[in-house]
Amino acid sequence: MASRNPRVTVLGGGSWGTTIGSLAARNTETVLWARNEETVTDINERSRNSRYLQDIPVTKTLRATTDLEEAVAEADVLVLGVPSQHSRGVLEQVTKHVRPWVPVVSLVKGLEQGSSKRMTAIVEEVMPGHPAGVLAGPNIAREVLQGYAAAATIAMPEHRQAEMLQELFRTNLFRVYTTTDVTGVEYAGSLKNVYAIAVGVGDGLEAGDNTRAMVITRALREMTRLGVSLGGDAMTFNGLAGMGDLIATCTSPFSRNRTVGVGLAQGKSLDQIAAEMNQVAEGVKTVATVMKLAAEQGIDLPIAREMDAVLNHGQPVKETYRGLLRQAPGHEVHGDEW
Ligand SMILES: NC(=O)c1ccc[n+]([C@@H]2O[C@H](COP(=O)([O-])OP(=O)(O)OC[C@H]3O[C@@H](n4cnc5c(N)ncnc54)[C@H](O)[C@@H]3O)[C@@H](O)[C@H]2O)c1
Ligand SMILES: O=P(O)(O)OC[C@H](O)CO
Repeated sequence: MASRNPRVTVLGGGSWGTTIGSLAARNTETVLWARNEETVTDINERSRNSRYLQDIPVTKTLRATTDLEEAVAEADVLVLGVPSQHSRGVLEQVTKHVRPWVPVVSLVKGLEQGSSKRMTAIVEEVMPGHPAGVLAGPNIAREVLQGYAAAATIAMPEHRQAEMLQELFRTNLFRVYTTTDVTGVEYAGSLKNVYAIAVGVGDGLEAGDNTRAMVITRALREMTRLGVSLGGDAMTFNGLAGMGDLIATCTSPFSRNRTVGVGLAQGKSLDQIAAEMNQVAEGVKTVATVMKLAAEQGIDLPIAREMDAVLNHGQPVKETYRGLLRQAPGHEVHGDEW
């Protein structure tokens, strides 16, 4: 890393890219690349991103630009904050302008459709030689930006690098822990969105608090079984990126994924929900990929399967919990049942 203060460049001017940019700008020089001119002007002239974060102020020193080359050419750290289905395209645009040793930290909680790849695997493909990691945890953007205490974990293949990057993002109210389990953190962050939709469906059907707790707990078991079989560490799923984020996303009224589930239970179509929200809910596209990965691993994921049936195969939402309740429960820890 450079001897001067490292420059962080965040790619993506949505709610989370802006929030992480605002945190990093408190610690070091930070530039945010957004493709939307109005967002750039809003950040530079008003220290706001009103489109995504209403009137919550961002750090005054955060600078934004629409010029991708200018944003990345001097970067010491690159942060990937665009939705999963657009990440490869953005990385392909930036790779030739970035210095070869620059680490890439993904904020993305989704998997690429088709390839089923995690974002760090895409970084390794498109930007070979760049160290690739991920920052994830229970982080509803607007709460973090408003200054409510929160925590996340940063995973890099080398622990020393995770420790160096930790310092760029942490504040006294945003606690950043470190790990080397990149695989586990990425799968945990992506999988929890699918289960937040399931919990939203339950909440939308007014299934009650016990049902919500049951689904969250059994969801954690499903996430762990798949994530461990794909190479993640079981303990990661009990941590901030797993259980922590599952709780936040499944219970927050601000979660887009939970909102999708509630909307479906209220009889809305996916198109209607997406139009009302105007933001990405990664779980909608992740569910089919998760089913594919589970099939390849020979693992049954009953809750995810019900969500896939609703989202991709026209199953009426009211059948969801009926379908699950028809299954007999097995061993709580070792069983494959939900
Ligand atoms: N919002 C949160 O609370 C939060 C917290 C943690 C992680 N995340 C994750 O961060 C990622 C980004 O989510 P977000 O909440 O910022 O999304 P968002 O919907 O608020 O914003 C997405 C941003 O990406 C931009 N974008 C989309 N396609 C693009 C492209 N092809 N080129 C350039 N820019 C493009 C959009 O213009 C927008 O600025 C997601 O994977 C999400 O799961 C979000
Ligand atoms: O709004 P969601 O559902 O995309 O969730 C946002 C964050 O991932 C919560 O940690």
